[in-house]
Amino acid sequence: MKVFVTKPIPDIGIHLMQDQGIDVTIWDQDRPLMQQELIEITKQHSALLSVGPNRLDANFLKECRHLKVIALYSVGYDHIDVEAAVQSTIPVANTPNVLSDATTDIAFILMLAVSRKAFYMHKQIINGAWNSNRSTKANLGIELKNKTLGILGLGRIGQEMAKRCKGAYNMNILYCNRAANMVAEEELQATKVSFAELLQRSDVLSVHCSLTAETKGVFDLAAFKKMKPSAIFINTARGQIHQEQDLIKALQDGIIWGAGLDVTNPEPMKPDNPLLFMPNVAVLPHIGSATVEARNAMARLAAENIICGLKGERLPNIVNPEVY
Ligand SMILES: NC(=O)C1=CN([C@@H]2O[C@H](COP(=O)(O)OP(=O)(O)OC[C@H]3O[C@@H](n4cnc5c(N)ncnc54)[C@H](O)[C@@H]3O)[C@@H](O)[C@H]2O)C=CC1
Ligand SMILES: O=C(O)C(=O)CO
Repeated sequence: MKVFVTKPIPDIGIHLMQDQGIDVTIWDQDRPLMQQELIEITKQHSALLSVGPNRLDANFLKECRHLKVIALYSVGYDHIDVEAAVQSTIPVANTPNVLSDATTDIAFILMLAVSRKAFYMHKQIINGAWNSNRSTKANLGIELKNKTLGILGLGRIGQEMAKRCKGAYNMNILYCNRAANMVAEEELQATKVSFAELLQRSDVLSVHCSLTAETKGVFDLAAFKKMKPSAIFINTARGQIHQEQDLIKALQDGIIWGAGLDVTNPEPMKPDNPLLFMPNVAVLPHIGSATVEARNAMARLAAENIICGLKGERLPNIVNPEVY
């Protein structure tokens, strides 16, 4: 039983696997793992614990169809061709729930930071531009109390964001989701609306859907033009869900008021990106799940899925149950 781990993860996960007699190889070099190297090394292993951005495409899944299990160190699985994994009969698992609180924290931080221009004002101090004589009308923020929060994708993280915004600011919750979420409707008085209505009515629009062919690029200029000029756009899901040039234009032309991003396209964002210099924008480098608690729990969950897969048992967090 041999597993290849494509980046170091917390020890708790490594020890769990080793305690089961699994031979663990970890890619711990500073440079990224090239696609061909990934294939060649994975061929020498019976399981893959995939951490980070390597694309597990149809070619990879064909070349490595001997794998007994792939455990992703993420809840998002847009970087794996799930259909090809089904064809290769490889069970694939992700890490749901354990990172929802941490990721919601980041969506909430971004919403607050944008609403008060906090990142920009911090930069003003660093740049020596703290001016005590500034106009009382300069750089004013927007308050969130009783405003309307729109959520695209009311799943685990979207629901947590809705709960917090309701509790902290009594925000009115609208959501657009594949299915109705009765828990949110009953407990948070959330209302399901169309995507068009979500755009039109939200004061803060927070994106929590998965990246799919349907959601890719859905926030384009036409979508931003349907939003309120006072609206704040938050994306902690995936950078490809919004079209960056259109977002830049929407902010520059005052089509929307502000934006907070934990995800960009591409990642990393270049340091001269205009979004980094706008007062009403806050950008973070994809740190949604980056807490000790979440990352330990993700390591444990990924390891448990590897152990089950190598024993031929059903994966607890299977994303392609069609393989069974
Ligand atoms: N910034 C970060 O570090 C992190 C980002 N994420 C991202 O957050 C996403 C959501 O995670 P979870 O809440 O755990 O997933 P989830 O599966 O519980 O929720 C996703 C929701 O999106 C909805 N959805 C999918 N397509 C849709 C569409 N076309 N229209 C409307 N709704 C749609 C689904 O019905 C589901 O309710 C992940 O897929 C991942 O991309 C997750 C964790 C950390
Ligand atoms: O889990 C995910 O999908 C992330 O983006 C980061 O952990």
